[in-house]
Amino acid sequence: TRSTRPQRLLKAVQKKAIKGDPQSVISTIDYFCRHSEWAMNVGDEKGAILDSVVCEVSPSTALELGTYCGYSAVRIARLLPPGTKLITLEFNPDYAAVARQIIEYSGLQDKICLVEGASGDLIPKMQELFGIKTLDFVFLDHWKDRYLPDIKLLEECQLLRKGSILLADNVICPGTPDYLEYVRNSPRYESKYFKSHLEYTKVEDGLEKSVFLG
Ligand SMILES: O=C(NCCCCCn1ccnc1)c1cc(-c2ccc(F)cc2)cc(O)c1O
Ligand SMILES: [Mg+2]
Repeated sequence: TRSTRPQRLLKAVQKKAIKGDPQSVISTIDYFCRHSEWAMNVGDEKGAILDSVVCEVSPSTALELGTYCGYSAVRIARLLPPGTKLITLEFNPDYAAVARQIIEYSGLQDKICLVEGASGDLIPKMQELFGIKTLDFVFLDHWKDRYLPDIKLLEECQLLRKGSILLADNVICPGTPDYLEYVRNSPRYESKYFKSHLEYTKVEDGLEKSVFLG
């Protein structure tokens, strides 16, 4: 039977990228998605904004919702200070299987903990599962209708502290209107929009950066 898009992306990485070199894995995926087959990685343009926020926050505890093939997990983990880990959550087992291989190929497997499951189930267990108190940084890139319920859950579970940073992908395309309305109007958040484009296209999209005020 025909291979899947994530499997074809993995094959390109194994064929073209340098093993153990995260930047070459990132560049290989971007080249493949721009010239061979589009895929829903955050991409190079929004990825540069993601990089700058990660460097600014320099998080001790970081969570990604929506691993897909592991592209943004590699982008984030390559910038984390030694001894810190990214927890990344993927619901789809086929995506998770490819992501594990791409993460291992990049050599960052010791900095990334990939968990399979539903965010609504995992978030309430994070403190006990990972021995963390609060999250310094959260990258939202999973189902767009889960962004709002999941940050409300993060609040309820006391996983956010004054200064925690949320960075959300696709707030324009596909769009997360209820999430945007909430973080832009809630007195508990200070929000800022970073205008960009949908990965590998000229379509408008952007990232919303929100600071939890406690
Ligand atoms: O749906 C997206 N991501 C979620 C994938 C499933 C997450 C599963 N999961 C993981 C954890 N909990 C649940 C997504 C879509 C697009 C897009 C844009 C335009 C278009 F025409 C088609 C697609 C662009 C993105 O950048 C995206 O991120
Ligand atoms: Mg996305």
